[in-house]
Amino acid sequence: MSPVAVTVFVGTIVHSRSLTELEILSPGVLGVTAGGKVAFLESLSSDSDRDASTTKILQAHGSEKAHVRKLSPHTLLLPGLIDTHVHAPQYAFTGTGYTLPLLNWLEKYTFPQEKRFASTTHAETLYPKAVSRSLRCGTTTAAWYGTLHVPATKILAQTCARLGQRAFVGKVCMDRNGGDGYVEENAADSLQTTQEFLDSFEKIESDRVKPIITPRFAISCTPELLRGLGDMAEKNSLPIQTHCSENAAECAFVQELFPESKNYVDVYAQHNLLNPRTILAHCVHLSDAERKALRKSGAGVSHCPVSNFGLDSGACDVRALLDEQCKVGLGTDVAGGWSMSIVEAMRSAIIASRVVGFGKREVAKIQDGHTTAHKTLSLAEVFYLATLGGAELLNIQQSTGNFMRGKEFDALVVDLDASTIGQGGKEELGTRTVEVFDHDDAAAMLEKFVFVSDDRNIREVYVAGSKVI
Ligand SMILES: Nc1nc2[nH]cnc2c(=O)[nH]1
Ligand SMILES: [Zn+2]
Repeated sequence: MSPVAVTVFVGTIVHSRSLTELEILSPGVLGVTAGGKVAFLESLSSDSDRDASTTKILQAHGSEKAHVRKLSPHTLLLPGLIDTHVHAPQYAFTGTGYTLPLLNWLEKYTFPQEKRFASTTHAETLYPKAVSRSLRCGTTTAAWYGTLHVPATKILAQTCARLGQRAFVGKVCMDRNGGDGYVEENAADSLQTTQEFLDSFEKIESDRVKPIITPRFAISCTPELLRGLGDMAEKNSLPIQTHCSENAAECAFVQELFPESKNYVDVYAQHNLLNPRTILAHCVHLSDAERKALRKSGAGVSHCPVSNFGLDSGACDVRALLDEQCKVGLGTDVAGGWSMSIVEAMRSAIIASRVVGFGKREVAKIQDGHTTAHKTLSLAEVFYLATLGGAELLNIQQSTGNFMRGKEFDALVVDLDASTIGQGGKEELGTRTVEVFDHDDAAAMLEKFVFVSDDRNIREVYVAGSKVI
């Protein structure tokens, strides 16, 4: 017998059971316990008497007293979205600076903006805006980068706890190549402040907000710092996030700085930073050998397609990563990416995959006079990357990522009817206005959600059963 539900949603419910299994229950019945967990998920046959069948399901689960929420025909109940790579301090300059490639962009825009977080007042003003926007876009879990500053990054963690987002929060570590003075004194200093940051989590009042070890990337860390952070992560069983193989000039500089490493991925392996708890953002320019090493280590990739377009970094071959059985999730990478929305990352992941396909077709034509099909990412696959794939990358798939019984209820109620958007139901048409017609089935509504919707369509957001939007 499953636990008793106190709230039950009846309507179109969509979630991923795996990379290849998208489950659409149309209609389905989902029960949520008083503790905010999924009590049960069942499908109703579409031709049965919906009320009578729902009553039977409630009886079977001892949940007759539950409050029943009937969702309208143009509404979807979806798992919360997972942003596996995002920079909170960069929210302030989102949408600017896309004429420069990565290393110049870091020096000109990013480091000067991040330096401002020496002021806790600045953090207190900006971080609630960034986290609220992320939640508003349906992100129920985020892996955040802060800055070098411990007090400001503590404010970021407290903000996530206060606003109810499930989060990993990292104090960024850098002891070289920080441009105009945006570095820590040395490796020992960076390690000490990281330990201080870890200790501060005892005071965070949410067991859903956790610290994550965050060397910015190989260029900004000396071998001593990388090794020290790897050992600290191992000793405390902590996750690790960093950047890898995003841009060609970056890759060349890494090779110069670490001539004894076989490749970029190997730099992290050699410093005890490559294991099943590691999230490598981007991985656009990996070799086959690097993909194999990644898979063997159990580390995974945060695919950030919007950022890869924004900073002209390249198109990541996600199919090759999936074929190699690497873990993959999606990231917004604000402000390399211009949007806090993982929905935007989903549609861009499809476009990036098509771009990879165009390149392969050209090469195939030149080589042997005919085209070979590149299997571009499907809608079901990007939906998985945005939800369960992200949860697996962050190793929280036991708690979230889909609606399997016993998981925490992290969810979105998405209304795709344009006429309900705006003040008092007054239609507010924009370029991203969705319209649902009689011929649209649940699969079509999901496709419209991914390609046409925006955050105005996300009406309710739940984390562990609590409504946060
Ligand atoms: N996109 C992106 N790449 C990086 N590589 C090192 N730091 C950064 C950053 O802040 N953003
Ligand atoms: Zn990044």
